[in-house]
Amino acid sequence: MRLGTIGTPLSPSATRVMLLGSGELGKEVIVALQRLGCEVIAVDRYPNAPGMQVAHRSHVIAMTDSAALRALIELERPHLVVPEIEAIATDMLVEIEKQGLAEVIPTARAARLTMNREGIRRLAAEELGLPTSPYKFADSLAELQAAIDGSIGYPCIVKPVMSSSGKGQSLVKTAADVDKAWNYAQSGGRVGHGRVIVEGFVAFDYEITQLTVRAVGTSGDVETFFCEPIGHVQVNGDYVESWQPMQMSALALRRSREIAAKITGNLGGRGIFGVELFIEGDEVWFSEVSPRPHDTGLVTLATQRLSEFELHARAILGLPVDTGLRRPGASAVIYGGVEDKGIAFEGVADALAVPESDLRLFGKPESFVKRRMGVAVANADTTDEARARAKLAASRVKPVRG
Ligand SMILES: Nc1ncnc2c1ncn2[C@@H]1O[C@H](COP(=O)(O)OP(=O)(O)OP(=O)(O)O)[C@@H](O)[C@H]1O
Ligand SMILES: NCC(=O)N[C@@H]1O[C@H](COP(=O)([O-])[O-])[C@@H](O)[C@H]1O
Ligand SMILES: [Mg+2]
Repeated sequence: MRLGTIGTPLSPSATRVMLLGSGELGKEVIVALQRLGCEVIAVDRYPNAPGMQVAHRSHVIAMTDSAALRALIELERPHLVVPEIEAIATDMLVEIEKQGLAEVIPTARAARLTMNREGIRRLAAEELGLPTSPYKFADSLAELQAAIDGSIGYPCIVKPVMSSSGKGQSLVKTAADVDKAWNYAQSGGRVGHGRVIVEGFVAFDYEITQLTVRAVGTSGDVETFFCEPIGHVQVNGDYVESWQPMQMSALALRRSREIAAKITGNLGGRGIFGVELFIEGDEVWFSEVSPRPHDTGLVTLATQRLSEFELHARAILGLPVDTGLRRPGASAVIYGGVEDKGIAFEGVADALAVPESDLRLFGKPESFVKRRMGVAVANADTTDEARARAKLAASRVKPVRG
């Protein structure tokens, strides 16, 4: 593959891109890649995942199975392998990259380090010296209790080292909550694994995602580009609302971008990163980073000329990016509400009657009460008004049994 050149899909010249994980975020990346003329192969753990519905081909495999992952990459021979979730056999990605079988986005090392909270936290705090919450790792209930008693204290947050979207995460307020938090972390991780991280609770004023793009710039080398900061609200560790731009002090923004440049510069490669930061006054803490589009960045479907998904597609293909904001906007999540396969969404027309609104219904084959099934986005003159519009549009969509 030559950067800046794209072939014809389904022909020997094709630029082949394989997505590992094909949920709502991958679906938008795939649409962006398809528009630029790539051949796209979608992979996930279950059939008819959102991204599979818009790709050239798809495969269902356990992406944590090294042998299965390697066999698929040897079969499809993608030029680019694009992780879309954390839970992947990342050691195999390191091997695949080393052997030159495919280029891993942004790098195999970035995928390996961010798969596990321990890898990325130790890099950020211990190697790069970035400010983070106090933290400890524990492999048993006794170790967890000792970590809290020894240095972390109450309140604190317990998370499986391998999980996302708040799965298995709990806030521990007193000694009475520790047992429950340990057990919940054991059942909630995406990959069966006993280890947890316990973090001191940061009483932040607000939190942001600093979308950061590493893409080929006018110099011909990879340069760092920043989007306007995204504010968001999380409930039980899962994002429910986001908006852009987030108003913040010049100093807090500068510090946020310094942290973002440091961590993404270390991880390297090309692509978009979602750098999660906590802010109190002008103080900024690094929380974590996704070396891929971020769920809170769904708002960019409405706010930027190039959404975070289009930016990712361009960056990985070696094409120029434009991170500019077009108009303030917001997003609001639509949860499943019901447990069933093949559900229907009522109220779509009412939702889209909200001024400057739009919807994404992801097409997930099965709904759970707290599964993210869609999102509403909206624009307005101010983010406050956009938030009200996005929430109103989301609230008008009623998932019902099919
Ligand atoms: N140490 C902390 N102090 C205060 N709040 C926290 C802390 N850690 C996590 N949170 C809250 O929980 C949210 C989710 O945490 P985190 O990002 O670590 O989880 P996650 O499962 O990786 O989520 P995702 O994959 O969606 O990013 C944070 O955005 C923040 O609102
Ligand atoms: N915070 C990470 C995140 O939002 N990831 C997004 O959720 C999908 C899994 O959804 P599911 O659990 O409903 O299958 C992933 O594939 C990705 O698109
Ligand atoms: Mg997070």
